[in-house]
Amino acid sequence: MILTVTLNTALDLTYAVPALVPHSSHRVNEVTERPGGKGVNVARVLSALGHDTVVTGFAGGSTGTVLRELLGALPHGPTDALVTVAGNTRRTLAVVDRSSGDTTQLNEPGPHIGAGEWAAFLGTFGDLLPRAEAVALCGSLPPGVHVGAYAELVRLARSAGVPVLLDTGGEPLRRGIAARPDLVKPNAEELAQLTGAREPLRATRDARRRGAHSVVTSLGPDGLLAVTPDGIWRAAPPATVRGNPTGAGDSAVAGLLSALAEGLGWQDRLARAVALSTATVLAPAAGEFDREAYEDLLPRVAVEQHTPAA
Ligand SMILES: O=P(O)(O)OC[C@@]1(O)O[C@H](CO)[C@@H](O)[C@@H]1O
Repeated sequence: MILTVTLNTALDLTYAVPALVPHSSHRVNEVTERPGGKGVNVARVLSALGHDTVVTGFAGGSTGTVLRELLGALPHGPTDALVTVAGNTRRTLAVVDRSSGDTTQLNEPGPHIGAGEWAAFLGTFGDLLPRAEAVALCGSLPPGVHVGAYAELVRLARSAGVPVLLDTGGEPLRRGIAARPDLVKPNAEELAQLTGAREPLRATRDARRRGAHSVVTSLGPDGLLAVTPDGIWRAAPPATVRGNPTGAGDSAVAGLLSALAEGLGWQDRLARAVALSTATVLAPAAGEFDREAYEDLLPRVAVEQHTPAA
């Protein structure tokens, strides 16, 4: 099975409004409520692709209960191995402006995690690891979880011999990358913050030198840039699509993991990641993708290898 970790799970609300105007009142045309947080989205996409998937992390309070009910109601959804905590799982709000096509994201900080709750999580993580063929560590850290948490989890996965992917930002990324994960998937902003470089290739190479085996940078509508021991690759969708980009990065992670689990090489991993993230922009909410668009896009993703070795 594939294990995804979401330490800061979220009940994701998406509001669609005709136009978002600051300082004014809005009528919301459409509301969706989904079980979210980055690793939960990754797991939802993986299970929709037919992979046996388990989610762990934290959930608590009334929002945590709703999140778990929604997760449990998904047909063929991921298995819930979340650790129950005293605090309330956070909500996040994505406001989609139908006139411009832009999305505005508001994320609550999440519940405070106590030392006993972190210890309980480590127990669950340790029990699940031996069964995992890959593990993804995704998203922000809730208050109370130490900033080196991902570095600690990367080391545990590595000593269990399980390939580990890290998708986070800021100091947790800086420390996590130094623990030598197999794969890191920053976006351009997270990468610039980490390396101080804006030019994507330079920044991605710099990130890799900090400890990751491979780095795949998401460049939004321009696709993905991968710096790997087997070479440098660029993968781009055939055309830019308009929609809600929330969760597109999570679907890229799901694509990379799904192809990795099937023993496919970089060409197929990147094609799958780009097709899935583009098909997610066309779906109403994070953790979902337009299957017809995915199947249509997959053979049309342009993947180019730039040099034989990084
Ligand atoms: O605060 P984080 O953990 O960085 O991001 C959380 C989040 O905005 O990311 C997902 C989209 O990628 C949403 O489902 C989710 O609520």
